[in-house]
Amino acid sequence: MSGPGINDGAVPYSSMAGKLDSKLLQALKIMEFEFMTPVQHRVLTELPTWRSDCLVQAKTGTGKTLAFLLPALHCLLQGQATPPKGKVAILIITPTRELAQQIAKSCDQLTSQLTTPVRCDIAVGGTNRAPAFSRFMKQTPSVLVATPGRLKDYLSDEDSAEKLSNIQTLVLDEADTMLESGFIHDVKQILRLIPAKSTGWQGMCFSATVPPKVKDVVSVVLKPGYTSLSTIEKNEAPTHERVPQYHVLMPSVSQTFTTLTSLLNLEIKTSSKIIVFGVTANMVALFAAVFSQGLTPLKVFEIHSRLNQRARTRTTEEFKEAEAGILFASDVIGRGMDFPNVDLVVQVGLPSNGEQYVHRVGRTARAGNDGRAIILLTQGESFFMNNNRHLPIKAHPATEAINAGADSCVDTVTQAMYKIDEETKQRAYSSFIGFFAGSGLMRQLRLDKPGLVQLANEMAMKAMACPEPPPMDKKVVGKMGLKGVPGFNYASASDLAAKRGGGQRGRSRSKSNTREPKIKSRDALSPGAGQRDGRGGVEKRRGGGGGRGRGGRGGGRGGGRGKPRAD
Ligand SMILES: Nc1ncnc2c1ncn2[C@@H]1O[C@H](COP(=O)(O)OP(=O)(O)OP(=O)(O)O)[C@@H](O)[C@H]1O
Repeated sequence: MSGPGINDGAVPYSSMAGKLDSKLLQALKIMEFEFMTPVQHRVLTELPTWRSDCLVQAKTGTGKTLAFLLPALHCLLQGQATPPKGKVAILIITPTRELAQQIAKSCDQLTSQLTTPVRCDIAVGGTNRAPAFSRFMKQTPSVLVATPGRLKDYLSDEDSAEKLSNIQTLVLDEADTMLESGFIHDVKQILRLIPAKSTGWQGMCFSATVPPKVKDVVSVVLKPGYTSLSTIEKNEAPTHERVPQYHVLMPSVSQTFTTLTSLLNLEIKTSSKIIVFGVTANMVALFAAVFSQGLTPLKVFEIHSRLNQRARTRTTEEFKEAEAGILFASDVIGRGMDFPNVDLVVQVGLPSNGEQYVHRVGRTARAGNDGRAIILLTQGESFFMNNNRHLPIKAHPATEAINAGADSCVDTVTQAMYKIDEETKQRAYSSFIGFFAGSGLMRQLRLDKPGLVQLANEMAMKAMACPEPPPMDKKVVGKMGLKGVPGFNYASASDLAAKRGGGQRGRSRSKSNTREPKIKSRDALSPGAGQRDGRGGVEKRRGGGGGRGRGGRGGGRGGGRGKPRAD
């Protein structure tokens, strides 16, 4: 098997005979990992001891999982870090459930040759707590891979906390994200609930990206004087040089679906296993729904936080196995996930930051393979490239053809959109507004609140073929900080629930909007429709006799004429 670093003087695992536990070496052989990847080599040969605290950075897909599992498992097996029977020795914390499951699987593979098994358990949210908890209590896992929420839950129970009272190694995978504002609070709480650092447990932090601010906070898990290893040169881009990275700029957000269709039509000539990232779970659900209406010949997969865990796990497994297909995804798989042979990653809209861009790109070109990456943005969002000049993103050579192709996809996309139920569109619309309203991006986009609503309304009516702005509950609008902002089409929560027929978590496709529209589809999606006058699409669509006999409620209020636009 080819592996990362195999061609540049990689060192064989056989050279670790006598140093690394022989059963682990046997397992590596069975896994067909003949050579160490550079990060594995450096961790195994440059750490002062395999019990040393460390911060390790290496590019995506270069084998960091084994780089922390091997030394930790070796020390456990050799009795250098072995807690009393029945207690967890190695605690690995990850940001996502899928990643926890994946790491646990790697751990099981590595320990498959042991005569006395080392049990690895997972503690993640989204699964039925009771059976998982009772399994954890009944069995004697030596390794626990956990997401922060469920781990805190285990630690707040006296009996299960007892099982975690003799930790020997604590790993933070995707360390930079674990130490950022979203997770640092949880991590600190967890640290208060496990034995104090002074008891001597080893801290290991791994990630493909280590922004400078992370170095200020690693001290919560690493002791002063920890070893810092990086396989990335100081001025080197954090992405793989063998991944061409392109941007496609579209004039307006309302061309998102047509441009993506056009782009994928072009790219599937050379790529067959593709991941498309969207900005929110509900937007991803809409992508998946509409592309399932015949917009692509490839099989459509979907993964995001609005799906239940069973569906997420099934999709993860299926897409890992799949030879071809498009996975529409939110950031639940943005980091760490190893889907073999993905040849293209497309990001639609802005990633949360430059690091997240790097991790998403890293879902391709893993384990020494090649790949391509494309980011689809509006002209207004092109500041992302200026803010991240260290990233080698060039204009897609076929941008013009893609944008022209988008125009000719209008009818097909419109027809597909008519088949999508209103709830899916409403949720996508609402999440689109919520994403920008809560992101701090509005200033960079020179967008004010009415402008945001206008933009979302354009998106809904031109790109999603909605007859009017989708209804919004006033309370939700208030929570978004948009109370009193003009342009919303208000509905009560009970009206919304009724429309949703009980609201099945946004998954029902049963209430498809299959009615043939009275308007000409091109009007709904045409790039220029309703915006050349700078007033947005609301007025134009209504004035143009559009809608399906229901127009009038929200549209007239819509718009915020002349307001600054994002795109
Ligand atoms: N020594 C090796 N030889 C060949 N393949 C390997 C080797 N070590 C790991 N791999 C494979 O490389 C792929 C990427 O490994 P892994 O998921 O650990 O990468 P990573 O560096 O943690 O990536 P990310 O930054 O995205 O989390 C996996 O498919 C893994 O099985």
